Amino acid sequence: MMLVVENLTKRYGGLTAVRNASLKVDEGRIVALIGPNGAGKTTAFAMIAGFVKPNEGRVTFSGHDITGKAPHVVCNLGLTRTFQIVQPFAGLSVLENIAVGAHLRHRSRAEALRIAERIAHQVGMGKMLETPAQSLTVAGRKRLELARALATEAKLLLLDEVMAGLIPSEITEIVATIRDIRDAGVTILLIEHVMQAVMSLSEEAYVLNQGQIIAHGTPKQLVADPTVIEAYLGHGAAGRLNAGGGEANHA
Ligand SMILES: Nc1ncnc2c1ncn2[C@@H]1O[C@H](COP(=O)(O)OP(=O)(O)OP(=O)(O)O)[C@@H](O)[C@H]1O
Repeated sequence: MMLVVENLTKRYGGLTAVRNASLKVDEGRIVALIGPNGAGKTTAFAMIAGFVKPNEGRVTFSGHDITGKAPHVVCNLGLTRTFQIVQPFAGLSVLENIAVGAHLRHRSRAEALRIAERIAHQVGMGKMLETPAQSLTVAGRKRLELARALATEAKLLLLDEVMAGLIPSEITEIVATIRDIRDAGVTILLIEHVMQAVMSLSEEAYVLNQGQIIAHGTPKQLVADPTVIEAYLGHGAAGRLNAGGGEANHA
């Protein structure tokens, strides 16, 4: 098992953002973490990647106990997260931004730039090497964020809503890119709101609701799970959907 998260808990004063959350990610998989707004997804990511210290629980990555370890230590071991709000270095080009990620493992600027160029091609930015980061569209920034994380030579990528704000054609493209990245040997755990993308991309998903993992299964199993439907749509929703669906639900 590449990533094992056991009983993670994070409290902010009286509010428990994440409670006793456990999940596992096997090497080579694409796993999603889904759930309604405020469910605790970003907090869970922050704890896994070392940005927030958990009050309780344990995170093991490739056999290393990384609980509470600093982000750069975790990143060095091969686990890198992206951020929901993308903030590239505005004064730098696409290539230079990606090279910043590559500098984690390569001191030589020439080497970092060489790796950055390869990764730019991998994420479909091969024609934008000299483009200033500040002039990128939302979709471009999302790709750049993906590239910067990849450039750290991550073995496990934690992607926080890389499809938010994209139009359907852009989503289709980034879904293909993420699949290519996985096929190239990178394991992926992603937070995603775009259900269509979760359905087509991930092989399994965990559902967080009010800080707790309430379900785990294939996306197909989860969208048919009354507990999950209720978490998204409110109490009684599963019953109402069933009543409205009539025979079709049982076909
Ligand atoms: N630094 C903080 N201090 C206090 N409360 C926080 C902090 N960070 C998160 N929270 C609270 O913890 C809960 C979980 O937030 P979190 O951002 O992890 O949810 P989320 O599932 O990522 O939501 P979204 O989909 O809206 O991004 C929310 O109630 C949020 O207000």
